[in-house]
Amino acid sequence: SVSWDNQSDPHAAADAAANRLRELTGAETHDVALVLGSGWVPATDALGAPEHEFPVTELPGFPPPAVAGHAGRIRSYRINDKRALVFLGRTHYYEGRGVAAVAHGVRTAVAAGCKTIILTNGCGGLREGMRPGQPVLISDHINLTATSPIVGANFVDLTDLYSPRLRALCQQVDPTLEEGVYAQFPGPHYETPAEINMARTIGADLVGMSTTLEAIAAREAGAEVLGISLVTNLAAGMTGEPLNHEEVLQAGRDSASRMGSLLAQVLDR
Ligand SMILES: Nc1nc2[nH]c(I)nc2c(=O)[nH]1
Repeated sequence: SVSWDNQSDPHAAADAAANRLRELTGAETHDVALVLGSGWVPATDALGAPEHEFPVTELPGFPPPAVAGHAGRIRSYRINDKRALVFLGRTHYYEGRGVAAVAHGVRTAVAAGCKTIILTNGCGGLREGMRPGQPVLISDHINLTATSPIVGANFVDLTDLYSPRLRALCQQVDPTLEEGVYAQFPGPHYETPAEINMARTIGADLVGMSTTLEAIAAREAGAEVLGISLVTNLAAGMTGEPLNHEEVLQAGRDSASRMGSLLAQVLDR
């Protein structure tokens, strides 16, 4: 059986999950995958009704939920001639389940046929002028987790990891979209103001606790990657106020409709 700490053979684990997905959806292939981060779930209203929805634990290799009954969910949508695989929730590195568990969703999507992986997240904004509720296209990332989903002498190139083609497409859809460099901290604690100053100094515009490891796994698997961050709070030390998770979620809800129309148009291209 495939245990969730599928470090042993992550690609076999992804194939097993993709085969079960085919059984559950009757779809031989999915074309594009979307991973929804904090605050993004309301954006799926713009995608219409999913054809299938089930807990991720229906597929092998996904860990049991951290909180009972709060398992992540998977939806399969038909969007014109394409099938989209949407993950509501993800495994975060800070759960301590290992990096293979973090990359399992993306690897499963590619094993199911997805050529494009869209990674969304909620994040802190570091750049002057950024405001809660603002979406930002990820132009590049800084992986501060000190780890990789790749094991062994596989020197994967990460140039243009965040697809210039898909970023340009998003900016056609919404010309007001800005771009930024996203830094992943291990978490689960937020950054100190000093760490935010460090992140800004090394070139980060956005800080979060997801996305970079998933993006590396997607590139290793040959998929085209798009990353979109939703600034849900200004990073620590920028406002002098403590960070409050509730404001984070509210900011996401407020901008969900704008995010939904962007995603619906990108998924349909
Ligand atoms: N590391 C980090 N992750 C986050 N996720 C969200 I939502 N806001 C933040 C933040 O300010 N810092």
